[in-house]
Amino acid sequence: MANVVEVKKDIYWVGAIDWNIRDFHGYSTKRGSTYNAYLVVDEKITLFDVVKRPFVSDLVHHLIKVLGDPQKVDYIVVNHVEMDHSGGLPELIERIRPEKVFCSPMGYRGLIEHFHDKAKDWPLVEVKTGDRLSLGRRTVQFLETRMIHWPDSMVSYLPEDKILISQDAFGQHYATSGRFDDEVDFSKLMQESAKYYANIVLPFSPQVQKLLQTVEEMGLEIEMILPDHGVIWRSRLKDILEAYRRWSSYEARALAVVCYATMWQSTEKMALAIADGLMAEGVEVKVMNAGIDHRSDIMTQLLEAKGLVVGSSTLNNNMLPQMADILTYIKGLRPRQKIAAAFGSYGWSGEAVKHMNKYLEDMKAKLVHQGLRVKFVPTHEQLKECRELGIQIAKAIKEDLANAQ
Ligand SMILES: Cc1cc2nc3c(=O)[nH]c(=O)nc-3n(C[C@H](O)[C@H](O)[C@H](O)COP(=O)(O)O)c2cc1C
Repeated sequence: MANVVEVKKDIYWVGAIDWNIRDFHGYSTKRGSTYNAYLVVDEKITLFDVVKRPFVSDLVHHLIKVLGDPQKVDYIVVNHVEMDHSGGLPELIERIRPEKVFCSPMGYRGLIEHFHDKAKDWPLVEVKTGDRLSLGRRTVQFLETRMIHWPDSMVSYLPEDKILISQDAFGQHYATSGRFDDEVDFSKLMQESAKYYANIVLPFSPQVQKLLQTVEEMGLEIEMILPDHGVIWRSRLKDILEAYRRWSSYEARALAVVCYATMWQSTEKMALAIADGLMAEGVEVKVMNAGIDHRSDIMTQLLEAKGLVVGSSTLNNNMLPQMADILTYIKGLRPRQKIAAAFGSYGWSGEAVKHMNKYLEDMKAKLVHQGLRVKFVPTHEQLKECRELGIQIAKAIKEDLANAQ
C-alpha cells in the first residue's frame, strides 16, 4: 500500500497504486496506473473522487491515517463517474455516511445508471459550471467538462490553493513511487501523457480547446494540477499545458507511421521499402507490425505523425484481422488531417487494399495513391515501386506541413 502524501497544507493524496494492471479497457498499460483520490481537510472535510472497487481498503486505510475515523469525511465530490473512480463509492458511502455527494447534472444521471436503486438513496447534490461550494477556509469552484472524456466529467478548482483537480484530463497510466512530476523520469512522463491523450482524450480535442480557452478567460491561476491517474503536475505545468494545446489542435510533424500485417512477409517487404522511400526524403518513420505492436502504442505514435501508411495482405477476401483491429480502433479515435496510403500483397483477388482505403476515407485522410498491390512475393522492381510510393508520401507530407505554416 502506498503512503499518504500531503500535496499542500491539509490537502492529501489518498489514492491507490495499481502496479499490475496491463490492460485498461483495451489500452495497454505497460507501466501500470494509479487511481488518485484527494482529501481536503477543512471545516467540511471533502474527498475528491474515490478509487476502483478492489482498492477501497487502500483509501479507507489512508483516511484512517489522516483523520483517525473515516466517518469524519463530510462531503464527496464525484468529478467523473467511470468505474475506476466511482467503483468504490457504494462501499465508501456505506462506511463514511457523508452529508453530501456532489456531482454534475450528467453525473447525477450517470451515478443512477451505474448504481441504480443504491444511488437513489445517496445524498446527491447537483452542481453546475460556476457553482461554488464553501468548505470553510477554502472554496471549490466547479466547471463541467462534458465529453472530456465522458458526459458527466467536471473539474474542481480550489482558488485559495490555486489547485485544479482535473479528473482524467492531464492524467497518465503511470504507476510510480513518486507522486509529483519532478519525482519521475520526465521523458517517460511525457510519453505516458501522450499515450493517454492519444488513446482517451483525442476524440474530444475540440472540447479540450474550449476548456483551455475557458480557463484562460476565467483567469484561473493554476499552480498544481491533480489528475485522477498518474502524477501531480507542479513543476512541469507549462510543458503539459503546451502539449495539450498542441495535441488538441492536431499539430503534426514530418513523421509517418507505417503499420502492416503479414502472413508470409511479402507485405512486410513492401512496408520496409516504403519506409526507405520516406526516410530518403527526410521524413521520420516508425514501422509497426500490427501483429506485434499493441493498438494503443500504434495510436500513440500516430498522435503527432502526419503520415499514416497501412499495409495488409488479403486473407479470405479481406484484410488481416489484426489490421482490421488497428483500423477500427484508430478510426474511433478520430485522428484528423493525415496523409495516407494503403498497400499489400495478395494472391488472386486482393481486396485488402480496397477495405483499408475505405477506413482511411472514413477518417477523411488525404489519400495520395489509389493503393499499391503486389501479387504474391514482390520482385526487385516492385520493391522499387514501393520505395517510390514512400517518396511520394514524404513529398505530400512535407508539402502539407509547409502549407499549414
Ligand atoms: C488462408 C489464406 C487465405 C487467402 N485468401 C486470399 C484471398 O481471399 N484473396 C487473395 O487475393 N489472396 C489470398 N491469399 C493469398 C495471400 O494474400 C498471399 O499469399 C500474399 O502474398 C500473402 O502476403 P503476406 O506474406 O504479406 O501475408 C490467402 C492466403 C492464405 C494463406
